[in-house]
Amino acid sequence: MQSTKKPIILAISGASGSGKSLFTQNLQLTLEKHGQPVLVLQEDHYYKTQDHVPMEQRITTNYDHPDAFEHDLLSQHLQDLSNSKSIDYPSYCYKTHTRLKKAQKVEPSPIIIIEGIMLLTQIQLFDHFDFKVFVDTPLDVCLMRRMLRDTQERGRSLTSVATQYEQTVKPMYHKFIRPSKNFADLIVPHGGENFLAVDVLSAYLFKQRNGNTLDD
Ligand SMILES: Nc1ncnc2c1ncn2[C@@H]1O[C@H](COP(=O)(O)OP(=O)(O)O)[C@@H](O)[C@H]1O
Ligand SMILES: O=c1ccn([C@@H]2O[C@H](COP(=O)(O)O)[C@@H](O)[C@H]2O)c(=O)[nH]1
Repeated sequence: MQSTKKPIILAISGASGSGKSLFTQNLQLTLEKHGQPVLVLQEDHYYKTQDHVPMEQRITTNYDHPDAFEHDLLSQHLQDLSNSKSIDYPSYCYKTHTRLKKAQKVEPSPIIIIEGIMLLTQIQLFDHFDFKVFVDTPLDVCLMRRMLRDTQERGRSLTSVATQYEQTVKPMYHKFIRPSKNFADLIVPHGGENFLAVDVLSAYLFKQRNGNTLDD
């Protein structure tokens, strides 16, 4: 039988390369190991479609500005999931800088984790969030991780990573993302492999959801 309880929604934010995705993955694995289903969503899937924009122009878009995202759609989807409705979850391609044609039908879950760079800059989304986390990793470490990841997985050259970093990623981090740390309920240092933070947060979420502790 489907639960009628509202899902717990956790937002995880921080700089690009701070380890949000890895931290989220580790949290999900820990909870699922204890039989607790978790749905993970990525704010990146809500980047606006750029089908109508020529490729030469897409590479100059500022992807580190809140306006690059369709936050209204994300808000609607969080509302729908809270009301036990499924959503058509968009997909995004970092290589072509636009949404894929096909959305994926996603069902609600008792715990939902959404991760992304701009989540804590969007005050209108806060009503959806039960808990807000900021992954706080030094920017030089974030840049190194991003260099490796974007050249290996996102089809970028070292030059394009460096140029984008100087032109938008770093200035927008200081303008939007860093100040949004003030809205966090919990700040997690070091990033994806902070297993103490993973254990503490998964135990908290499990107890909130089930009323008993992980070891009961
Ligand atoms: N604590 C860590 N130690 C080593 N590598 C890490 C750590 N956290 C993340 N990474 C790696 O750095 C890259 C960026 O991490 P990711 O979780 O994708 O960051 P974000 O989602 O914040 O952009 C990935 O390749 C990931 O595997
Ligand atoms: O088409 C795109 C869309 C996004 N980006 C960059 O991605 C990061 C956000 O993703 P993380 O997984 O948090 O790193 C953002 O900083 C954008 O600059 C892109 O380069 N191209």
